[in-house]
Amino acid sequence: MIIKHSVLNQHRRKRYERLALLKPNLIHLIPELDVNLMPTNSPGSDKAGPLRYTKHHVYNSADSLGKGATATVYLGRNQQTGEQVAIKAFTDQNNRHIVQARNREIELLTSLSHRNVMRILACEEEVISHNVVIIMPYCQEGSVQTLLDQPAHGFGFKEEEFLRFLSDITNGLEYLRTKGIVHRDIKPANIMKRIEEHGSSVYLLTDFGGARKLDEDETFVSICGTEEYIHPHMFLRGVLKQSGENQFNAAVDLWSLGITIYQVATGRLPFQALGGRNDSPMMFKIISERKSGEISGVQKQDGSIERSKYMPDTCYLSRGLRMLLEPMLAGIFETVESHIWKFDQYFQTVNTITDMKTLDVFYAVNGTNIKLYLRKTDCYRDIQEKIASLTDVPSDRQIILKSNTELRSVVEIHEQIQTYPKSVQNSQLFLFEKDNYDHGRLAVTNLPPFPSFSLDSSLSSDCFVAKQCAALSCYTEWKTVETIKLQKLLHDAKLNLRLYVQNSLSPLEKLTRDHEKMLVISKKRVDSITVSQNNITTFKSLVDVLLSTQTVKNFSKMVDIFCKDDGFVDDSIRKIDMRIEEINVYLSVLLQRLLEISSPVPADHLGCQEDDHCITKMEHVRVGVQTVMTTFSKHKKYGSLHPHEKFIHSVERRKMENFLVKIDSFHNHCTQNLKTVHISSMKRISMLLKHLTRRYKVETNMTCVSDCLNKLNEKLDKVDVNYQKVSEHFSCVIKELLKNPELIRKTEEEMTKLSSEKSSISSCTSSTAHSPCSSTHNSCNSAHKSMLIQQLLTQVTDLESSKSELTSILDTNTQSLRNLEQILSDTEFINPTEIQSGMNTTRCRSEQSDLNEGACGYS
Ligand SMILES: Nc1ncnc2c1ncn2[C@@H]1O[C@H](COP(=O)(O)OP(=O)(O)OP(=O)(O)O)[C@@H](O)[C@H]1O
Repeated sequence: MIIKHSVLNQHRRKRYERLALLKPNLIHLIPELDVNLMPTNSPGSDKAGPLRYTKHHVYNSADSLGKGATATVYLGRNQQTGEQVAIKAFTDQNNRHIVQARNREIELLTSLSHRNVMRILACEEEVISHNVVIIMPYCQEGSVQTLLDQPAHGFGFKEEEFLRFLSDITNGLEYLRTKGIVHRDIKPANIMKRIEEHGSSVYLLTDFGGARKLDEDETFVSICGTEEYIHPHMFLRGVLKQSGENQFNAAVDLWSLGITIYQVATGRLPFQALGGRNDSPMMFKIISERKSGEISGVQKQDGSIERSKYMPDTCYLSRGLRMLLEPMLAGIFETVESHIWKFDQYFQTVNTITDMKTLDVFYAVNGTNIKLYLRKTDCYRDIQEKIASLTDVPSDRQIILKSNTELRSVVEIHEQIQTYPKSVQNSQLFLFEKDNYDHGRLAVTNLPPFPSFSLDSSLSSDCFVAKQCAALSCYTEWKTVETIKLQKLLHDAKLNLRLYVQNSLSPLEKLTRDHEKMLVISKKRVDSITVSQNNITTFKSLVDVLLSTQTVKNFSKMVDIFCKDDGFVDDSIRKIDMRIEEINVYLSVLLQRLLEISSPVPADHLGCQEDDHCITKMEHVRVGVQTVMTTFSKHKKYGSLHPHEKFIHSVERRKMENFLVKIDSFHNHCTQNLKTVHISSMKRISMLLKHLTRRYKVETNMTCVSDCLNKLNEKLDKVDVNYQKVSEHFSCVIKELLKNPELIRKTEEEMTKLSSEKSSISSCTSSTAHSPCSSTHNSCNSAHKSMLIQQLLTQVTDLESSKSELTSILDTNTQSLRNLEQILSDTEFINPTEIQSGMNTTRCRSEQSDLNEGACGYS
């Protein structure tokens, strides 16, 4: 019988719908007695009611979209276009207050036009009753209260949706302020969600029945609003009927909005008495005895009131956003009159929040993915400070990676976030702490336990418990998805860090090669200087004997300076050699270790895998819970159950209990996997961080090598300068020698004598080996001098050639150095000065001394 009826209804529905679409202007001709006709899309009703008409619209009285204190809103259609509309019909058109409210609402809505304020399409009379109805655009998603009643929003809105809500509703309210209108009944039930033509959603303020024109400083006396949302002063007079403040102003809207924002953010009211509306005195105590900074107060089972300055962890909003909302709510709920936020401050804050840029930063140590809220004009330093405020990692110890590259190498240090490339703005960042090898502790938020059904529970309490379970299973499902994401982020963090460390070694290897080349060049310079020094010393000893002029004296002095050896050069070369050798060993060991770290992770450390189908399983069970919830809602509506339905009810209860066990176990399984992945990843991450410290040490050593090489070359440059001076003096001495005809003549004579007295010179020479040659002393002396002159002339030639050789070596050196400079400037990652400046800021004191000890030892 029931089946036949519903089939009949379906036929009628179809007929109605076809007619509505093809001949919408004829719909009003359908006799009102045809009570079983109803449009499709009926929200929730399976019974048809009588059709009602206005001049241009029609609706079925069974198609209620929602019911308020003064009116019921129906889903209707435009008779001409077939377009869906919401029709607000007032319950009692003879009630003076209701009529007043209706007229006020019509008057106000007609004067308003804003994207976030409900529009009025028409105001028409019903054909038979002549009741005035308001025609508004139909909001498919219903009110925010309807959304909050859905299990998916049991713990509030998700972040993106919440921000859209916050922005829209604030824009709407800002518009009302400019029009000098106070709404007086802001609450989730009076905020509608509508899907626009292009698919985006928009939130609108509706129900202007209590609204009135009022400037911010103006006051009113009538009590208006809904118990949970009204300002404490109004509560005292309106609910508790006690004397108190009897003048209210536009600020009452801000209080109601604060309550609404908290509820949309968390899924629950901020101030709650155990007995709800039945315990108004307790409710008043909770809202009126709050302290500055407190944003919630909830009465517990034992009667105590738990107050808090923070939003609960169990909500979908990130900590970064909550940290921005908490002071705002504290400002709205402030107790010190002069500190209570005004509209302007609120509007400005919300506009700032909704205009912010966000960056996701994963911190492997505690396994959290932090959402940073930053102003568009913020730059790298602000990112660092924000991270420091949300973690325990100070700015100077942060390594922020974008994939496997440091963020600071991708963006300019003073660049504003709004100009960052899209690839950076939307990318996932990874945070590590320099020199911290702690394996850390995973931050796991404990989920609230599932409520259980009591043995002697009623249909309504079962329905209530089922709703809570459904909300919690949605939240647990979301948490599970997040848990699996965190496992992936841990793997990514490890991989990115390894590649980063690995990549950071390449420039060091290259720099070592460059150092080696520089050292070879320096050694060549030293060799040629040594040759010059030897030659010049011999020359000096010769001219010292031949001449004792001022020129020779000056020359000798310069030669002493040029040849002075304080051991610096040899010492430097030895130490640089040693250090480069050490660096080479260190680098090869590091590379070897990195290779070991890149070995595959054991299968049991991989975490949840796609073929485990964790999310699908969870989703399946969550849908099961929701189905039971729907059944229990129906049972609650029935009031009492038929024995057969009672059996179904108890079966469903058991089913629900099984589902909850499964949800718990699926979630625990994924959390356990996360713990395993965290432990294994942190082992590798801390090893990589150790390697990174070692790499910094190598870098420090390299800086020392660079320093040493620079100092060595500076020293060699000085020697070169001295050599230039020696050369000048040397030229003067030669000139003096050549200009001295007496000396040349004597030399020639001596040379002639020398050839004629060859034998006597030989004997003289041989006798000098035994005793001083007194008889032939003069001739011997002149022969000796001529020999010296001959040697000297050879020396001069030698010196000239060694000088030119040295000059050519110097030229080569200069060229090589130029090449080297070129190479360094072409090197993307590193140059010695950068390394040094980088190291100076990051090294800690103890290490610095440690490194200096191990380094070249030059200061
Ligand atoms: N344009 C619309 N589209 C869809 N549903 C609507 C629309 N307007 C109102 N509703 C639904 O109807 C319900 C009642 O509407 P409204 O708040 O305007 O009535 P009311 O009697 O003035 O309420 P109150 O008790 O707050 O005074 C809303 O909570 C909402 O669920």
